[in-house]
Amino acid sequence: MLVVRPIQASDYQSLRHIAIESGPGFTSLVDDPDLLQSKIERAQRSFASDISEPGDQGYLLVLEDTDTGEVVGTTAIEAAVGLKTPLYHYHVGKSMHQSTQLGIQSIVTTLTVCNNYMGCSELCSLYLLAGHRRGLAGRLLSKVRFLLMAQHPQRFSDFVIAQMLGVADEEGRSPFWSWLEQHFIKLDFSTASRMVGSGDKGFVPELMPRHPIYTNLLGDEAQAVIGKVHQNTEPALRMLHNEGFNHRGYIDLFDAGPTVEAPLSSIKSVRDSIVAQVEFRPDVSGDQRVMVSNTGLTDFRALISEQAQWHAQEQILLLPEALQPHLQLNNGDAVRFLDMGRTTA
Ligand SMILES: CC(C)(COP(=O)(O)OP(=O)(O)OC[C@H]1O[C@@H](n2cnc3c(N)ncnc32)[C@H](O)[C@@H]1OP(=O)(O)O)[C@@H](O)C(=O)NCCC(=O)NCCSC(=O)CCC(=O)O
Repeated sequence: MLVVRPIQASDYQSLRHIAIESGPGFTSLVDDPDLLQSKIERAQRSFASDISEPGDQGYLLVLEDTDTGEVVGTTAIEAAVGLKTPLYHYHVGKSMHQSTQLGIQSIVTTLTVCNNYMGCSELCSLYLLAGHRRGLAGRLLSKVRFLLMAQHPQRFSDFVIAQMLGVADEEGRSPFWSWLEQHFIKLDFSTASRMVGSGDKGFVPELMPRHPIYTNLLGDEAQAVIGKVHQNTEPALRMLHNEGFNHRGYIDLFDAGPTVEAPLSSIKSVRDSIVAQVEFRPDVSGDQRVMVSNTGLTDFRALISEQAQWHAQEQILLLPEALQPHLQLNNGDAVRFLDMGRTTA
Protein backbone atom coordinates (compact mmCIF):
# COMPACT_ATOMS: atom_id res chain seq x y z
CA MET A 1 0.00 0.00 0.00
CA LEU A 2 1.36 3.43 -0.95
CA VAL A 3 0.88 5.92 1.87
CA VAL A 4 1.86 9.60 2.06
CA ARG A 5 3.00 10.85 5.47
CA PRO A 6 5.14 13.67 6.89
CA ILE A 7 8.87 13.00 6.67
CA GLN A 8 10.55 11.68 9.82
CA ALA A 9 14.15 11.50 11.08
CA SER A 10 14.57 7.86 10.00
CA ASP A 11 13.88 8.87 6.35
CA TYR A 12 17.24 10.62 6.06
CA GLN A 13 18.93 7.95 3.89
CA SER A 14 15.90 7.71 1.61
CA LEU A 15 15.79 11.48 1.21
CA ARG A 16 19.49 11.48 0.37
CA HIS A 17 18.90 8.78 -2.25
CA ILE A 18 16.13 10.87 -3.83
CA ALA A 19 18.26 14.03 -3.73
CA ILE A 20 21.04 12.18 -5.58
CA GLU A 21 18.71 10.63 -8.18
CA SER A 22 16.91 13.93 -8.83
CA GLY A 23 20.23 15.52 -9.88
CA PRO A 24 21.35 19.11 -10.35
CA GLY A 25 18.69 21.70 -11.13
CA PHE A 26 16.31 20.18 -8.58
CA THR A 27 17.11 23.00 -6.20
CA SER A 28 14.57 22.13 -3.53
CA LEU A 29 16.37 18.82 -2.88
CA VAL A 30 20.09 19.45 -3.07
CA ASP A 31 22.41 16.57 -2.16
CA ASP A 32 23.92 18.18 0.92
CA PRO A 33 23.77 16.10 4.13
CA ASP A 34 23.43 19.05 6.52
CA LEU A 35 20.82 20.71 4.39
CA LEU A 36 18.75 17.53 4.05
CA GLN A 37 18.95 16.96 7.79
CA SER A 38 17.78 20.49 8.47
CA LYS A 39 14.94 20.09 5.93
CA ILE A 40 13.68 17.07 7.87
CA GLU A 41 13.87 18.93 11.18
CA ARG A 42 12.17 22.01 9.73
CA ALA A 43 9.34 19.86 8.33
CA GLN A 44 8.85 18.21 11.70
CA ARG A 45 8.67 21.62 13.39
CA SER A 46 6.28 22.89 10.72
CA PHE A 47 3.80 20.04 11.08
CA ALA A 48 3.95 20.28 14.89
CA SER A 49 3.59 24.05 15.24
CA ASP A 50 0.42 25.87 16.04
CA ILE A 51 0.02 28.38 13.25
CA SER A 52 -2.55 31.03 12.40
CA GLU A 53 -0.90 32.41 9.26
CA PRO A 54 1.73 31.18 6.80
CA GLY A 55 5.39 31.96 7.52
CA ASP A 56 8.69 30.12 7.52
CA GLN A 57 7.28 26.60 7.32
CA GLY A 58 8.06 23.78 4.91
CA TYR A 59 5.79 20.74 4.81
CA LEU A 60 7.84 17.89 3.38
CA LEU A 61 6.07 14.56 2.92
CA VAL A 62 7.17 11.18 1.64
CA LEU A 63 5.49 8.34 -0.19
CA GLU A 64 6.10 5.03 1.57
CA ASP A 65 5.42 1.59 0.18
CA THR A 66 4.22 0.03 3.43
CA ASP A 67 4.72 -3.51 2.05
CA THR A 68 8.48 -2.97 1.82
CA GLY A 69 9.00 0.05 4.08
CA GLU A 70 10.72 1.80 1.16
CA VAL A 71 10.31 5.54 0.65
CA VAL A 72 9.77 6.02 -3.09
CA GLY A 73 8.94 9.69 -3.47
CA THR A 74 8.71 13.16 -1.98
CA THR A 75 6.34 16.09 -2.22
CA ALA A 76 6.28 19.41 -0.41
CA ILE A 77 4.66 22.77 0.19
CA GLU A 78 6.54 25.88 1.25
CA ALA A 79 4.04 27.94 3.25
CA ALA A 80 5.28 31.38 2.14
CA VAL A 81 8.19 32.05 -0.19
CA GLY A 82 10.39 35.10 -0.69
CA LEU A 83 10.02 36.51 2.83
CA LYS A 84 13.42 35.68 4.38
CA THR A 85 15.34 36.02 1.12
CA PRO A 86 13.87 37.48 -2.08
CA LEU A 87 12.49 35.09 -4.68
CA TYR A 88 13.51 36.43 -8.07
CA HIS A 89 11.90 35.71 -11.41
CA TYR A 90 12.17 37.05 -14.91
CA HIS A 91 8.97 38.35 -16.39
CA VAL A 92 8.71 37.81 -20.12
CA GLY A 93 7.39 40.99 -21.73
CA LYS A 94 7.37 42.89 -25.00
CA SER A 95 8.97 46.15 -25.98
CA MET A 96 8.08 48.03 -29.15
CA HIS A 97 10.60 50.19 -30.97
CA GLN A 98 9.30 52.27 -33.84
CA SER A 99 10.19 55.19 -36.03
CA THR A 100 7.21 56.93 -37.63
CA GLN A 101 9.64 58.90 -39.74
CA LEU A 102 11.13 55.74 -41.26
CA GLY A 103 8.01 53.60 -40.94
CA ILE A 104 10.02 50.91 -39.17
CA GLN A 105 8.74 49.00 -36.21
CA SER A 106 10.19 46.10 -34.26
CA ILE A 107 8.73 44.28 -31.29
CA VAL A 108 11.21 42.49 -29.10
CA THR A 109 10.78 40.15 -26.15
CA THR A 110 12.32 41.28 -22.88
CA LEU A 111 13.14 39.59 -19.59
CA THR A 112 12.80 41.79 -16.51
CA VAL A 113 13.80 40.75 -12.99
CA CYS A 114 11.02 40.96 -10.39
CA ASN A 115 9.86 39.52 -7.03
CA ASN A 116 6.26 39.01 -8.03
CA TYR A 117 5.47 36.03 -5.81
CA MET A 118 6.51 37.31 -2.38
CA GLY A 119 4.50 35.55 0.34
CA CYS A 120 2.85 32.96 -1.95
CA SER A 121 2.77 29.28 -1.05
CA GLU A 122 4.89 27.08 -3.29
CA LEU A 123 4.44 23.48 -4.38
CA CYS A 124 7.83 21.86 -4.69
CA SER A 125 10.04 18.76 -4.28
CA LEU A 126 7.71 16.54 -6.31
CA TYR A 127 9.79 13.47 -7.08
CA LEU A 128 8.94 9.82 -7.65
CA LEU A 129 11.86 7.42 -8.02
CA ALA A 130 12.11 6.50 -11.70
CA GLY A 131 11.52 2.79 -11.01
CA HIS A 132 8.19 3.57 -9.34
CA ARG A 133 6.58 5.78 -12.01
CA ARG A 134 3.48 3.72 -12.65
CA GLY A 135 -0.16 3.58 -11.64
CA LEU A 136 -1.44 6.48 -9.59
CA ALA A 137 1.64 7.10 -7.43
CA GLY A 138 2.58 10.35 -9.21
CA ARG A 139 -0.97 11.65 -9.04
CA LEU A 140 -1.17 10.81 -5.32
CA LEU A 141 2.08 12.71 -4.67
CA SER A 142 0.97 15.78 -6.59
CA LYS A 143 -2.66 16.02 -5.47
CA VAL A 144 -2.21 15.04 -1.83
CA ARG A 145 -0.96 18.56 -1.16
CA PHE A 146 -4.36 19.95 -2.08
CA LEU A 147 -6.06 17.79 0.54
CA LEU A 148 -3.64 19.15 3.15
CA MET A 149 -4.10 22.75 1.98
CA ALA A 150 -7.89 22.49 1.84
CA GLN A 151 -7.95 21.09 5.35
CA HIS A 152 -5.56 23.65 6.88
CA PRO A 153 -5.99 26.84 4.79
CA GLN A 154 -4.76 29.12 7.60
CA ARG A 155 -1.29 27.58 7.13
CA PHE A 156 -1.05 28.62 3.48
CA SER A 157 -1.26 31.70 1.32
CA ASP A 158 -4.38 32.23 -0.75
CA PHE A 159 -2.13 32.20 -3.83
CA VAL A 160 -0.09 29.17 -4.89
CA ILE A 161 2.80 28.79 -7.31
CA ALA A 162 4.99 26.00 -8.63
CA GLN A 163 8.37 26.59 -10.29
CA MET A 164 8.77 23.93 -12.94
CA LEU A 165 12.18 22.54 -13.91
CA GLY A 166 13.51 24.05 -17.10
CA VAL A 167 15.25 22.31 -19.98
CA ALA A 168 18.64 20.73 -19.32
CA ASP A 169 20.68 18.05 -21.09
CA GLU A 170 21.66 14.58 -19.77
CA GLU A 171 24.56 16.06 -17.82
CA GLY A 172 22.25 18.66 -16.26
CA ARG A 173 23.54 21.58 -18.39
CA SER A 174 20.94 24.27 -19.03
CA PRO A 175 21.20 26.18 -22.35
CA PHE A 176 19.76 29.28 -20.68
CA TRP A 177 22.27 29.14 -17.84
CA SER A 178 25.12 28.60 -20.31
CA TRP A 179 24.36 32.02 -21.79
CA LEU A 180 24.30 33.66 -18.33
CA GLU A 181 27.48 31.83 -17.38
CA GLN A 182 29.22 33.01 -20.52
CA HIS A 183 28.34 36.67 -19.99
CA PHE A 184 27.63 37.28 -16.31
CA ILE A 185 28.15 34.53 -13.73
CA LYS A 186 31.24 32.35 -14.02
CA LEU A 187 29.70 29.41 -12.19
CA ASP A 188 28.59 26.12 -13.69
CA PHE A 189 24.87 25.31 -13.50
CA SER A 190 25.12 22.60 -10.83
CA THR A 191 27.23 24.81 -8.54
CA ALA A 192 24.82 27.72 -8.95
CA SER A 193 21.79 25.44 -8.39
CA ARG A 194 23.38 23.94 -5.32
CA MET A 195 24.06 27.40 -3.90
CA VAL A 196 20.49 28.55 -4.49
CA GLY A 197 19.13 25.30 -3.04
CA SER A 198 21.23 25.88 0.07
CA GLY A 199 19.76 29.37 0.48
CA ASP A 200 23.08 30.92 -0.54
CA LYS A 201 21.51 33.40 -2.97
CA GLY A 202 23.53 36.54 -2.27
CA PHE A 203 25.32 36.33 -5.61
CA VAL A 204 22.04 36.66 -7.54
CA PRO A 205 21.46 40.42 -7.17
CA GLU A 206 25.23 41.01 -7.27
CA LEU A 207 25.98 39.20 -10.52
CA MET A 208 22.77 38.84 -12.53
CA PRO A 209 22.13 41.36 -15.32
CA ARG A 210 20.53 44.45 -13.77
CA HIS A 211 18.73 45.72 -16.82
CA PRO A 212 16.04 44.04 -18.87
CA ILE A 213 17.45 41.52 -21.35
CA TYR A 214 16.42 41.56 -25.00
CA THR A 215 15.95 37.89 -25.75
CA ASN A 216 16.94 38.31 -29.41
CA LEU A 217 20.47 38.94 -28.14
CA LEU A 218 20.59 35.46 -26.60
CA GLY A 219 21.88 32.46 -28.53
CA ASP A 220 19.25 30.36 -30.35
CA GLU A 221 19.53 27.47 -27.87
CA ALA A 222 18.94 29.76 -24.88
CA GLN A 223 16.01 31.52 -26.60
CA ALA A 224 14.40 28.19 -27.48
CA VAL A 225 14.04 27.05 -23.86
CA ILE A 226 12.43 30.18 -22.38
CA GLY A 227 9.27 29.08 -20.58
CA LYS A 228 9.82 25.39 -21.50
CA VAL A 229 9.91 22.50 -19.02
CA HIS A 230 12.34 19.63 -18.72
CA GLN A 231 10.93 16.55 -20.45
CA ASN A 232 10.81 14.64 -17.13
CA THR A 233 8.70 17.45 -15.69
CA GLU A 234 5.95 17.30 -18.37
CA PRO A 235 3.75 15.00 -16.20
CA ALA A 236 4.13 17.34 -13.19
CA LEU A 237 3.07 20.30 -15.34
CA ARG A 238 0.17 18.38 -16.85
CA MET A 239 -1.17 17.57 -13.39
CA LEU A 240 -1.03 21.23 -12.35
CA HIS A 241 -2.71 22.36 -15.59
CA ASN A 242 -5.46 19.85 -14.84
CA GLU A 243 -5.88 21.57 -11.46
CA GLY A 244 -6.28 24.98 -13.07
CA PHE A 245 -2.73 26.35 -12.80
CA ASN A 246 -1.64 28.80 -15.50
CA HIS A 247 1.63 30.30 -16.68
CA ARG A 248 1.58 34.10 -16.85
CA GLY A 249 5.05 34.77 -18.19
CA TYR A 250 7.18 34.39 -15.04
CA ILE A 251 10.22 32.18 -15.54
CA ASP A 252 13.13 30.93 -13.49
CA LEU A 253 16.24 33.13 -13.44
CA PHE A 254 18.58 30.20 -13.99
CA ASP A 255 16.99 27.66 -16.32
CA ALA A 256 14.06 29.75 -17.69
CA GLY A 257 11.53 27.07 -16.64
CA PRO A 258 7.95 28.37 -16.29
CA THR A 259 6.31 29.22 -13.00
CA VAL A 260 2.62 28.36 -12.87
CA GLU A 261 0.11 29.86 -10.48
CA ALA A 262 -3.43 29.59 -9.15
CA PRO A 263 -5.50 31.10 -6.36
CA LEU A 264 -5.83 28.44 -3.64
CA SER A 265 -9.63 28.55 -3.74
CA SER A 266 -9.72 27.89 -7.49
CA ILE A 267 -7.56 24.74 -7.46
CA LYS A 268 -9.81 21.92 -8.65
CA SER A 269 -8.88 19.40 -5.96
CA VAL A 270 -9.21 22.05 -3.23
CA ARG A 271 -12.70 22.91 -4.49
CA ASP A 272 -13.78 19.31 -5.09
CA SER A 273 -12.47 17.70 -1.91
CA ILE A 274 -15.14 16.60 0.52
CA VAL A 275 -15.08 16.20 4.29
CA ALA A 276 -16.92 13.11 5.50
CA GLN A 277 -17.20 10.66 8.37
CA VAL A 278 -15.39 7.41 7.74
CA GLU A 279 -16.78 3.94 8.39
CA PHE A 280 -14.43 0.99 7.93
CA ARG A 281 -16.07 -2.26 6.77
CA PRO A 282 -14.61 -5.76 6.20
CA ASP A 283 -15.93 -5.63 2.63
CA VAL A 284 -16.86 -2.59 0.64
CA SER A 285 -18.54 -3.41 -2.63
CA GLY A 286 -18.42 -1.01 -5.54
CA ASP A 287 -15.77 0.39 -7.79
CA GLN A 288 -15.42 3.97 -6.58
CA ARG A 289 -11.81 5.10 -6.35
CA VAL A 290 -10.96 7.86 -3.86
CA MET A 291 -7.88 9.70 -2.68
CA VAL A 292 -8.41 10.04 1.04
CA SER A 293 -6.58 11.59 3.95
CA ASN A 294 -7.09 12.01 7.63
CA THR A 295 -7.42 15.59 8.87
CA GLY A 296 -4.32 15.58 11.10
CA LEU A 297 -0.92 17.22 10.74
CA THR A 298 1.93 15.38 12.51
CA ASP A 299 -0.07 12.19 11.99
CA PHE A 300 -1.27 13.16 8.50
CA ARG A 301 -1.79 10.13 6.24
CA ALA A 302 -3.18 9.85 2.73
CA LEU A 303 -3.66 7.03 0.22
CA ILE A 304 -5.77 5.90 -2.71
CA SER A 305 -8.50 3.37 -2.07
CA GLU A 306 -9.74 1.34 -5.01
CA GLN A 307 -12.94 0.50 -3.17
CA ALA A 308 -15.07 3.12 -1.53
CA GLN A 309 -18.71 3.98 -1.19
CA TRP A 310 -19.80 7.54 -0.74
CA HIS A 311 -23.17 8.11 0.89
CA ALA A 312 -23.68 11.78 0.16
CA GLN A 313 -26.89 12.17 2.11
CA GLU A 314 -25.39 10.84 5.34
CA GLN A 315 -21.95 12.31 4.53
CA ILE A 316 -20.41 8.91 5.20
CA LEU A 317 -17.51 7.35 3.31
CA LEU A 318 -17.21 3.56 3.55
CA LEU A 319 -13.67 2.23 3.24
CA PRO A 320 -12.17 -1.28 3.52
CA GLU A 321 -11.12 -2.21 7.05
CA ALA A 322 -7.60 -3.00 5.85
CA LEU A 323 -6.98 0.74 5.35
CA GLN A 324 -7.79 1.69 8.93
CA PRO A 325 -4.26 1.33 10.34
CA HIS A 326 -2.75 3.13 7.36
CA LEU A 327 -5.03 6.14 7.84
CA GLN A 328 -4.70 5.95 11.64
CA LEU A 329 -8.41 6.57 12.13
CA ASN A 330 -11.37 5.09 13.94
CA ASN A 331 -14.93 4.68 12.76
CA GLY A 332 -16.72 8.03 12.87
CA ASP A 333 -13.54 10.12 12.47
CA ALA A 334 -13.34 12.82 9.83
CA VAL A 335 -11.63 12.28 6.48
CA ARG A 336 -11.14 14.52 3.47
CA PHE A 337 -11.39 12.83 0.11
CA LEU A 338 -11.43 13.31 -3.63
CA ASP A 339 -13.58 11.22 -5.91
CA MET A 340 -11.25 9.78 -8.59
CA GLY A 341 -13.95 8.08 -10.62
CA ARG A 342 -14.78 4.44 -11.23
CA THR A 343 -12.02 1.83 -11.29
CA THR A 344 -13.87 0.10 -14.13
CA ALA A 345 -14.29 3.31 -16.16
C1 LIG B 1 6.16 14.24 -11.64
C2 LIG B 1 6.11 12.75 -11.39
C3 LIG B 1 6.00 12.51 -9.88
C4 LIG B 1 4.79 12.21 -12.04
O1 LIG B 1 4.70 10.83 -11.93
P1 LIG B 1 4.53 9.91 -13.23
O2 LIG B 1 5.70 10.12 -14.13
O3 LIG B 1 4.25 8.52 -12.77
O4 LIG B 1 3.29 10.57 -13.97
P2 LIG B 1 1.86 9.96 -14.33
O5 LIG B 1 1.09 9.79 -13.09
O6 LIG B 1 2.04 8.79 -15.25
O7 LIG B 1 1.24 11.13 -15.20
C5 LIG B 1 0.70 12.28 -14.62
C6 LIG B 1 -0.02 13.04 -15.72
O8 LIG B 1 0.92 13.45 -16.73
C7 LIG B 1 0.56 12.91 -18.00
N1 LIG B 1 1.81 12.64 -18.71
C8 LIG B 1 2.63 11.59 -18.57
N2 LIG B 1 3.70 11.72 -19.38
C9 LIG B 1 3.55 12.91 -20.04
C10 LIG B 1 4.32 13.64 -20.99
N3 LIG B 1 5.47 13.17 -21.42
N4 LIG B 1 3.85 14.82 -21.42
C11 LIG B 1 2.68 15.33 -20.96
N5 LIG B 1 1.91 14.69 -20.04
C12 LIG B 1 2.34 13.50 -19.59
C13 LIG B 1 -0.28 11.69 -17.68
O9 LIG B 1 -1.14 11.37 -18.76
C14 LIG B 1 -1.04 12.20 -16.46
O10 LIG B 1 -2.03 13.11 -16.88
P3 LIG B 1 -3.60 12.81 -16.70
O11 LIG B 1 -3.80 12.71 -15.20
O12 LIG B 1 -4.28 13.98 -17.34
O13 LIG B 1 -3.85 11.50 -17.40
C15 LIG B 1 7.31 12.05 -12.01
O14 LIG B 1 7.24 12.15 -13.42
C16 LIG B 1 8.64 12.59 -11.55
O15 LIG B 1 9.12 12.30 -10.44
N6 LIG B 1 9.30 13.38 -12.44
C17 LIG B 1 10.69 13.84 -12.24
C18 LIG B 1 10.77 14.93 -11.22
C19 LIG B 1 10.16 16.21 -11.66
O16 LIG B 1 10.42 16.70 -12.76
N7 LIG B 1 9.38 16.76 -10.74
C20 LIG B 1 8.75 18.08 -10.91
C21 LIG B 1 9.78 19.14 -10.66
S1 LIG B 1 9.03 20.71 -10.61
C22 LIG B 1 8.41 20.76 -9.01
O17 LIG B 1 8.75 20.03 -8.14
C23 LIG B 1 7.30 21.77 -8.80
C24 LIG B 1 5.98 21.21 -9.23
C25 LIG B 1 5.26 20.43 -8.17
O18 LIG B 1 5.76 20.30 -7.04
O19 LIG B 1 4.12 19.97 -8.47
